[in-house]
Amino acid sequence: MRRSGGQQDGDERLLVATDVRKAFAGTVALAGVSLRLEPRSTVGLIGPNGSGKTTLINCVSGVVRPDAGSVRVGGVDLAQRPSHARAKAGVARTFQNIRLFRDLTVAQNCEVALVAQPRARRAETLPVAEVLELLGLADAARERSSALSYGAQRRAELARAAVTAPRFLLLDEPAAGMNERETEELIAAIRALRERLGCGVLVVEHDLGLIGALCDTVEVLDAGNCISRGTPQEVRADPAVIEAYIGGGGEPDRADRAGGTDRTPTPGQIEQTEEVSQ
Ligand SMILES: Nc1ncnc2c1ncn2[C@@H]1O[C@H](COP(=O)(O)OP(=O)(O)OP(=O)(O)O)[C@@H](O)[C@H]1O
Repeated sequence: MRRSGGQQDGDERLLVATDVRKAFAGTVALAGVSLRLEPRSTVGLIGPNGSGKTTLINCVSGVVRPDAGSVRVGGVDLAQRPSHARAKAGVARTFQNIRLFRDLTVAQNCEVALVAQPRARRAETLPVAEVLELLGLADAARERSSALSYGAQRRAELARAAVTAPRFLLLDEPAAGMNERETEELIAAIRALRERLGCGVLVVEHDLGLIGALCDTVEVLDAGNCISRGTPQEVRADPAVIEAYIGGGGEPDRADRAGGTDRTPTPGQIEQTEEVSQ
């Protein structure tokens, strides 16, 4: 079947998640969420703390098996297949927390990722030096990753995912803890990668400046449901989104659950950060 985006469902560069559901011991994390990731497009995933964003990225990347629903790449359902089946299909991800090998150099971290690639995809990988150049890390190639600045470590994580030449790049809060300058460098790095790889990018982020600057479409989750979908401008004007943020962002117990710092922005911040990025 031909879709509006021009990609066919059998296309190996198209990822379609449909009606994904997941509960943890009675807590419904995802109540049936769908999304579509096309080549060269960037989809943003936002929502209050605990709304299901990380669970969705985990279900798409194979870290968590959904209770129901499908995750199709090239028309093949990978939902119940292990992580390495996703890797074979070209799905790569980064995590909220930095997971570099601290005692290895930046280049060695990338090489480890290449060795871990399934045999079927090894011919498609990118040269480490090219990726490090693209991400502004050429001079850091031989440095131990623990010696890098925080922003550079986060870009090194991106490099480690990028050398596998993913068709789908999933980023879980890539700008977490970054200052404004580091975030700007990250936005430029993600754009450069998207251009070089022609991949689809899914980004979970509380920084709505980054979302507005990078994303073609944004999905908004609240309590495991998609409550809005559209361009960054459309979702920011959607009353359902404003209500979700007023209801969720201001609740102290939600801030506590998120570890003490509630990074969920208020509707005013959505307005402000997106205006800055335009
Ligand atoms: N492994 C787990 N065990 C039990 N409950 C979980 C687990 N993972 C997630 N949950 C619960 O599922 C719901 C969704 O969590 P999730 O981490 O996906 O939200 P999120 O939108 O990514 O939140 P945040 O913005 O704070 O990272 C929350 O109620 C959370 O407590």
